[in-house]
Amino acid sequence: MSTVTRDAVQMRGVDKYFGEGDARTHVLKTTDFDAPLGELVMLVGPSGCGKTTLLSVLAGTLNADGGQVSVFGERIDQMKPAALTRFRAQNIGFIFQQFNLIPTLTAAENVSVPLLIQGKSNAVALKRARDVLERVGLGHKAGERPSKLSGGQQQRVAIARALVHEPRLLICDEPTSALDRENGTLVMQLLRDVARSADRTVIIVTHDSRIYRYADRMAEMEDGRVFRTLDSAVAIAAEHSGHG
Ligand SMILES: Nc1ncnc2c1ncn2[C@@H]1O[C@H](COP(=O)(O)OP(=O)(O)OP(=O)(O)O)[C@@H](O)[C@H]1O
Repeated sequence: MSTVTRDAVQMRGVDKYFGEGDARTHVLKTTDFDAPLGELVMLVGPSGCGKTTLLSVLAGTLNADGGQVSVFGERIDQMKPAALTRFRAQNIGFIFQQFNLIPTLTAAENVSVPLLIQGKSNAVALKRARDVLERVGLGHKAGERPSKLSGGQQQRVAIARALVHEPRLLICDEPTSALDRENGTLVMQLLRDVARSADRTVIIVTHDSRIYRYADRMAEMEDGRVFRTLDSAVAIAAEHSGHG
């Protein structure tokens, strides 16, 4: 059996600018970034260094101004908008700090949205949504609206929504920073289980050092560039605490 890890995401020499004229800023500075299949990769670095911008470029929601962006072997930087939208809907799930649930819909209805977008019938979408809510421990809350749920429960609904169409790449921007320790742990255990599937990858931007230990790999970013990648959270923790 091959032991070669295949990359789910490969960015090469990516540049991104914002603004025009004197206000033009170089936010991603010819950076590389890789995320292998079957791993949970954390992207860390100081505020404003470009982490969210990098996530947006690899999710195809922002265009790069130069360089190459491959997701599952497809050059998304070369895709036409309609093809990119289809690719994203099929392959990528998103989780944000603010759960972005629709307040007037029940948990199950929220979770079913990606399937409805894919053209599935209401009945099929709701059945699958309930199954995934069961998996995240919220089967008993399927009929509740978000306002009746705690922050941790809302984030688990958001995770169920991000997983319901079985995307191979899960992109998370600060998924635990609005949660207490217990709910943060539940959410990270779920995300780690997703990343353990051989054909999936989870990428998390975070400032939350409580969750570093869940990473298989840490990419460190500063001033628009990923400057190194360590292949275990333990290594980075040891380095930062000054112990070997
Ligand atoms: N749409 C935009 N227009 C102009 N500048 C932007 C835009 N989005 C981000 N920036 C700037 O690009 C830089 C990088 O922002 P980005 O949000 O990617 O950083 P970050 O590392 O995610 O920060 P944080 O950790 O605070 O979320 C910042 O200086 C920000 O002000």
